[in-house]
Amino acid sequence: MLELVDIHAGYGRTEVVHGVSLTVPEGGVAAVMGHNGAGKTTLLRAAVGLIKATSGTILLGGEDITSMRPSARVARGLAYVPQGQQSFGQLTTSENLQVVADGRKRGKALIAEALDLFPALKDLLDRRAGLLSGGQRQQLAIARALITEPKVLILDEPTEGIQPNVVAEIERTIIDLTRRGDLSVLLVEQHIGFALQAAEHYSVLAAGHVTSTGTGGADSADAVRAAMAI
Ligand SMILES: Nc1ncnc2c1ncn2[C@@H]1O[C@H](COP(=O)(O)OP(=O)(O)OP(=O)(O)O)[C@@H](O)[C@H]1O
Repeated sequence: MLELVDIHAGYGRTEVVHGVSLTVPEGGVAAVMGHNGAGKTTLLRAAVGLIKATSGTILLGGEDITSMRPSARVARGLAYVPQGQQSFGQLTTSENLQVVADGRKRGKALIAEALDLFPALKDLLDRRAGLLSGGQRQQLAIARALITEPKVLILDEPTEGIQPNVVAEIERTIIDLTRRGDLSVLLVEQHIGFALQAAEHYSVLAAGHVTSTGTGGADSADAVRAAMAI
């Protein structure tokens, strides 16, 4: 569904991602793990088009989207939830959802579906997003992405910086989402246990290279830990 083929990307003259390939299967989950600075976010930015891949090919549902603007990629079904739970801080939860739903035929229904997935947001509709907790903002950010009816959802460290008691709830929701079967997910995640529980395939990134790949599931934890220790 989403294929990254031999992607090179970076900032200015500094290349950070050195020829990374990975596939997110239709309706499946691929996890990318790796230490801070390994190039995970840079790879995602290149996939979404926020930075230009200097070489390589990006295919979405078989279509070459490598040269497309981010908005064209979003229109084709790519949704990106960056690190940091970003929303419009001055707008309420409800307005943040409405902004994305506006102009969509199923807008109202999509908001209702997103709120069913994250019921905690129902009590926070009138609160400004800037006043939400990190976990609540993360739920709002994922809810907003889902309202775009994505084919592929890209999540950058969805549990980072979130209180431990909310992490489990977010993990559960993401796993529920991935089990729906109609959504492909590219998940960057530092928590090995969660990533392997959610994903069918994993890649470990180190210094911009894929150093290990394998199938998801708890049995792969030792291999991932070994790859991360290098
Ligand atoms: N906007 C930028 N301009 C220049 N260099 C950058 C920029 N963003 C990231 N980098 C550098 O690129 C490298 C890879 O960063 P990246 O954010 O992709 O890593 P990461 O694996 O996502 O790390 P983390 O887990 O900390 O988010 C790092 O050395 C970082 O300093």
